[in-house]
Parts: sequence; C-alpha cells; structure tokens
Amino acid sequence: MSMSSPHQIAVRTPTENYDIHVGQDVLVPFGQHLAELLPGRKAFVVSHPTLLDLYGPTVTGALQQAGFTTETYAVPEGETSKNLQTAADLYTHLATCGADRRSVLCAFGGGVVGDLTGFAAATYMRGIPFVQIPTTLLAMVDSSIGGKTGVNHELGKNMIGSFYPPRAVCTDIALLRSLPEREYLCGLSEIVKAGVIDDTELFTLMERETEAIRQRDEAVLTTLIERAIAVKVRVVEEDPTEQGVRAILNFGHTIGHALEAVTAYEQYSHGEAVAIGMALVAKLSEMLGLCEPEARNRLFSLLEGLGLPVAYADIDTQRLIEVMAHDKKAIDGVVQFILMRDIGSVVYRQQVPTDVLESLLVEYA
Ligand SMILES: NC(=O)c1ccc[n+]([C@@H]2O[C@H](COP(=O)([O-])OP(=O)(O)OC[C@H]3O[C@@H](n4cnc5c(N)ncnc54)[C@H](O)[C@@H]3O)[C@@H](O)[C@H]2O)c1
Ligand SMILES: O=C(O)C(=O)C[C@@H](O)[C@H](O)[C@H](O)COP(=O)(O)O
Ligand SMILES: [Zn+2]
Repeated sequence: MSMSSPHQIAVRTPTENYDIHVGQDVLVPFGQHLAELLPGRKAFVVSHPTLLDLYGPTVTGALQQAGFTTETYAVPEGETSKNLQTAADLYTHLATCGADRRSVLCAFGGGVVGDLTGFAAATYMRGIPFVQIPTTLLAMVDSSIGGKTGVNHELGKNMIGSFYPPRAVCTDIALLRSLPEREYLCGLSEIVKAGVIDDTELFTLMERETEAIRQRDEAVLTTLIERAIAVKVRVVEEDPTEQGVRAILNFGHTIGHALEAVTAYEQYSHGEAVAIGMALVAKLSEMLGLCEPEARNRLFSLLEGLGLPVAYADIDTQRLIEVMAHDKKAIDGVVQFILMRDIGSVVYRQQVPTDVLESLLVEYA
C-alpha cells in the first residue's frame, strides 16, 4: 500500500489501479477528481430510497458541479435485494436511460449497493466504469475495496459475481453520522476481523478504546478506518483474485455466510453473522489445539464488549453444514477454513474433521 497524499490511498495490482479518497466532506473534491479521470460522462447513481432521501441532492450536486449529468436509481434496501432479479431491473433502467460505455455507475451505499452495482457495471455492455462511494462503516473498510462484486443465489451467498475493480473510491467519513447503530456494529465486526488476521495493534487499540468506539469518537474511528483499509489493501495487492492469501479476508465467513443463507438473509446482517462466525471458528481453532484459550477469550471479550453477537440460536446444525459445502473456498466438496493461531495471525486452507465441526456447532446451537 502506498499513500499518494495524506488522504489518498493507492491500490495497485497488475489489474487494479485506483485511489481511495478518505476524509471528512470529500464528496465535492472527489467529483472533480472523477471528472479528470472520466471526463464528459453521464453518471448513474445507484442507491437506496433512504440514502437518496438523506443525501441525493448532495451526491448528485457534487457530480453536477464537476460537469456530470446525473440520473439516480433506487434499489430496495437489504440483503434480500442483492440478487439477479434486482440486477436485471438495473440493466433495464440503464438501457432505457441510454447508459453506454461512456457512462459511469456510482455505487452510493453499503455493501449491498456496492456489490450489486459493481456486478452490473462488470456485466452491462461487457463492462462499464464504476466508482464506489461507501456510506456504511462496513463498506468503507471492506466492501468498497478489492473489486469483489456479485449477487446471492438461492444456493449460496455471493455465488454469482466477478472481480471488477472500481475506478476510484470516495470514503467520506462524515456520512457515518446518520448510520444506524446496528449497521455501525456490522462495520466494527469487519474491523475486528482485520485486526485478527493481520493487525495486532488494531485489535489492541479496539480493546483499549472499546468505550470510545461505542460512543463513536471520531478520532478513534478515523484511526480504525485507516488501519482496517490498510489491512484490506495490503492483502488485495498481494493476491487480487484470491488465488491464495486473500482467503484470510474470509475469516469467520464460512460459518457466517452459511448462517445468513439458512436464515434467508433475514435474521442476521452480514456483520453480525461474521461476528458469530469468527467467535465459532476461534473456538474451533482452540479445539484443534491451534490457538491458546487466551487468544480466543480476547476475541470473545472484544466482540461482546462492542455489542456484537458470539453465538446463534435455533438453527439446524446439519442444514448449516450442508450450506457450508457450497462455500466458494471448498475444494472437491471439502470446506476450507481460515483458522486462528493468535490475534494477528491466521492460517488458511484448513480442513476440519466433520466430527469436530459438528460437536462445535451442536454446543453452540
Ligand atoms: N465485496 C466485498 O468485498 C464485501 C466485503 C464485505 C461485505 N460485503 C457485502 O456487503 C453487504 C453488507 O453491507 P453493509 O453492512 O454495508 O449493509 P447494507 O449495504 O445492507 O447497508 C445497510 C443499511 O444501512 C443504510 N445506510 C447505509 N449508509 C447509511 C448512512 N450513511 N446513513 C443512514 N443509513 C445508511 C442503507 O440504507 C441500508 O439499508 C453484504 O451483502 C456483504 O456480503 C462485500
Ligand atoms: O474481499 C474479500 O476477499 C473478502 O472476503 C471480504 C469479505 O468481508 C466479504 O464479505 C466478501 O464479500 C466475501 O467474499 P466471498 O468470496 O466469500 O463471497
Ligand atoms: Zn465480509
């Protein structure tokens, strides 16, 4: 990762080349930057009704000021709308409104809008430019970076998609002031993940500043965001298409994604499911003798201290195991886990004996 200026973080891989513009109230300067990058374009802002009510004129104003003509399109809120039908409706809107390869899609929202819009951008007319303007904490530290785009399928989470990098990312931290508490916690979950996989100091900072984080102290939050972005960028630059080490970003997701899917994406939001997934996989790591109870306890305590869940209820263990078999990391039908060695250190491509997995899930069900 290289810092081009205090507020721009460069993402550079053989196939990806874009900057993340981070700061308070950076929408207007971002519009100008975009106009230099993609001059003379029509911008299609894809978002949710709530977000267009809150920020529609602000975001379209910033783009218009930079010379773009704008259109807005609202997709229904929630994970259940991240599917092929919503993508098809978006294609229809784009085609009807004359979007072409000189247009730019602007994903203004959380991970749902970002993944869906990125997927539409990757596939409409075989690919048109898109930018990420994350509005949730989760999207700022995770989903807006790294080019994973996609939608859910009835057999699994994010089953249909592609790696398709954005042309730029605009991370305006001021937008977080209106973020509901539940969504804020979801973002914290992926930040805890970043600490566990690759940044012990970030994890320790979260332990020390738990109360300030709960109070949304902006100085502490800015540090968390910058460090978590740094982890994501480091990993993605090393392995942009998940041939190997990028799998560590999936820590907690094998169980987490299955929990989301078996509950039809209606019971747990992504961040909550990942929190439970991380807690369970830490326990699994301890059961397998890979990590000390102390490290597992630290993870449980931090998650609980932040207000995140560490267990689930009323879910059929066998059903969960069946859904996990569709995980994209599975090799020849065998699920591959990311296990924890310690805070700041994980191992990927780990197979877990079925009886150990079953006893873990039965204990926590
Ligand atoms: N592509 C990736 O690398 C990646 C990484 C992590 C997660 N994801 C995906 O991201 C999705 C979860 O994203 P999410 O947690 O951002 O949830 P989300 O996209 O569903 O957004 C949560 C809700 O918060 C509201 N909201 C968003 N920003 C707001 C703001 N500033 N003020 C007020 N309300 C606001 C939205 O209207 C939305 O209903 C999942 O589908 C997950 O699979 C993808
Ligand atoms: O960027 C990645 O790589 C990740 O795994 C980040 C995850 O937080 C994210 O939820 C991602 O969408 C999961 O990807 P998937 O390939 O397991 O669907
Ligand atoms: Zn995730």
